Order: sequence, then C-alpha cells, then structure tokens
Amino acid sequence: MMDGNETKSNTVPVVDFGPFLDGKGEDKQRVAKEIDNAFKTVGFVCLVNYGIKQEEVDKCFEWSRRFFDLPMESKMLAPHPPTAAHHRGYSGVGLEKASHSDFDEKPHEELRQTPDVKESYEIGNEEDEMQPNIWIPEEVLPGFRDFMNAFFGSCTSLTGSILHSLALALSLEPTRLSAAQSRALYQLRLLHYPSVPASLLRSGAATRIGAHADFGTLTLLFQDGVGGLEIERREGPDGARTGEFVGVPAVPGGVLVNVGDLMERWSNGRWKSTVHRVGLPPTAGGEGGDEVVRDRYSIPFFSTADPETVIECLPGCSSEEDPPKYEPVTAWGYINMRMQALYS
Ligand SMILES: O=C(O)CCC(=O)C(=O)O
Ligand SMILES: [Fe+2]
Repeated sequence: MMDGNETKSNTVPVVDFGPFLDGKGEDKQRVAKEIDNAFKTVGFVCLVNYGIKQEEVDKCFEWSRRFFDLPMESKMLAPHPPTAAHHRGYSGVGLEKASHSDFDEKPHEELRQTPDVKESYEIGNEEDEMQPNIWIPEEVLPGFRDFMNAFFGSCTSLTGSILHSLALALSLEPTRLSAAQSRALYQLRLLHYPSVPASLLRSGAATRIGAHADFGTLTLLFQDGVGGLEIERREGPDGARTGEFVGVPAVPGGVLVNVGDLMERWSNGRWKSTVHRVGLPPTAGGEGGDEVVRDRYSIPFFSTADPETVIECLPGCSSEEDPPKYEPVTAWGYINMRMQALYS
C-alpha cells in the first residue's frame, strides 16, 4: 500500500494488484488511484499479486541463464541485425548504448565512450511482420522459443490489465488505452550483465546500463536479487525532478512497472517517465577494494501503442491551467526517432 510517507522518501510504492484483477468496482477504483498516484509522483510502481505466477517468472530467469551460458558461436546463430530498425536477436557486450532522451549527436558520441557491460536478447510478437523474431535453432535450446512466446503472452495480458486500471483512473472507458495497443507490438528483452570489477563501475569507466528513460508507454521490469537499479528521485505531488539517483531494491514477488516517454506525452505529463540506470549494487564492498560484482539478470518487457495511433493529450489530462504541452505524433514516428539514437 502506498502512503504519503513512502512517496516522500521516494521509495517505489508497492501496490497489491490482486484486488484489481479479482475485486469489485470499488477495489478496482482504489488500486487504480494508487497506481495513478505512483505514476504521478515517482513514475514507477511495484506490483505484487499481479497474476503471473512467481514460478513462471523464475522459469524465465532460468531460460535466460541457459541462453546466455551458451557458447558465443551458438548465441551468434541469432545475431541482432546491424540496423536499429530491426530490434531482435542477440547483442553482445558493448553493442548497444542507452542514451538519455535527447537526440543531440555530440553528447551521444561522447556517451558511447563508456561501454555498457551487458548482453541482451530481444524477442517480439511472433505476428510482427515489420520486425520478425530471430530465434536460435530449436535444437540448440529446445523449448526456449515456446516458453518465451508464452511468457510474452503473460506479459501482454498484464500490460492490458494495467492499462485498464489507468483508464479507470482517468474515468475513461476501461479499454480506451488498451484498444490503442491491441496489436501488442511489444518487446521482451533478456538482459545479462556479466560480472565486472567493482572498481570499473565505481570510477565510471564502465556502466551496466547508462541513465535513460524508456521510449514506449509502459515497461514491466523483472529483476533478480543482485541490485544496482537506480531511479532519479522525484519529489512533491507533481513529481518534480531532482537529478539525484536512489537505489530500488528488488521486492520478492514484485514486478516493477514504469512509465515511458510516449505515455508521459500521451498523459500530458501527468504520468512521469523517470530516468533510471543500473550501476554498482549497494552490497558491493568498500572503496578501493578489488572485488568483482557478481553477474546480474533482468527481464524488461516494453509495451507501446499501435504504430498508427495518434498520441495526443488524453481526456482528463489537461485543464485551463494545464493545456496540452505536446504536438500530436503517431506512435510509429516517435518510436522510430528514438530507436535511431540507440545504434547510431
Ligand atoms: O536491468 C535493469 O534492471 C534495467 C533495464 C532497463 O532499464 C532497460 O533495459 O531499459
Ligand atoms: Fe529502461
């Protein structure tokens, strides 16, 4: 449950999603308000009882481990294409560099000097003809593809339920937001951050994932217990930015959900897309030690609106004092512009 104190100290509010999935009208309304509040002030919420069994999440982490444990030549049977436009398959350490939400070439070039020590595997909707999946051959990891497709379905369904709750918070038709994401052109990402000397992360010579905001509407983020995720602290009822980062420890049985830039835009800034990064876990030893930080796995699931959707201020998100701040843009035009910045 969220309360005022938690918001002030800016830990990510923990919300029990069970009553939204199974409860009556007033339960749904209460949960919707809690999520609305978390997105207004922090930009992140941690859901428990969210309808995907922990067993299924654990299995996904196991498959991820098995995938990344494969020899390089096997992983390279499903290589990420050299272009940003087709974002599927395996990327080795140092290939992708997260960037902040500006598109200025110069700072981005400088940012690229600091490598992200991570490898990733991107999976999309099997129906997505624009970006077909790039699987490793079935015999290399039998069952992997079926499992990932099923997990993709579970995450899609959870995303739909969260969108229903957000529509409720705005007093809109329950399907007002989910209908704009009906094609589920989403992205499931397996991430592995190999172990790395703590000194490199501490000095900034390397990062795990640099500070960035997500592009889409909502991201689900499953973390293991290693730690190191940090989000920019926001304060006050309008979630003002502070430029300071705070750690977000994993909550057992919880999934993080965060707002992306497209959703911030759609909601006219009501829901905040908060900058986050992964660095040195708080448990890493003291200054100057030569210890190695153990490897870390995480599983983000990125959702976005259907490409042709025009993203313009949602009903209930503007007023006379707070008129629409952004030009209408199609989801496709917006995401494309952001993807170019990643691999350029
Ligand atoms: O690994 C994490 O916990 C965060 C990953 C992330 O922010 C991303 O892939 O966009
Ligand atoms: Fe992210």
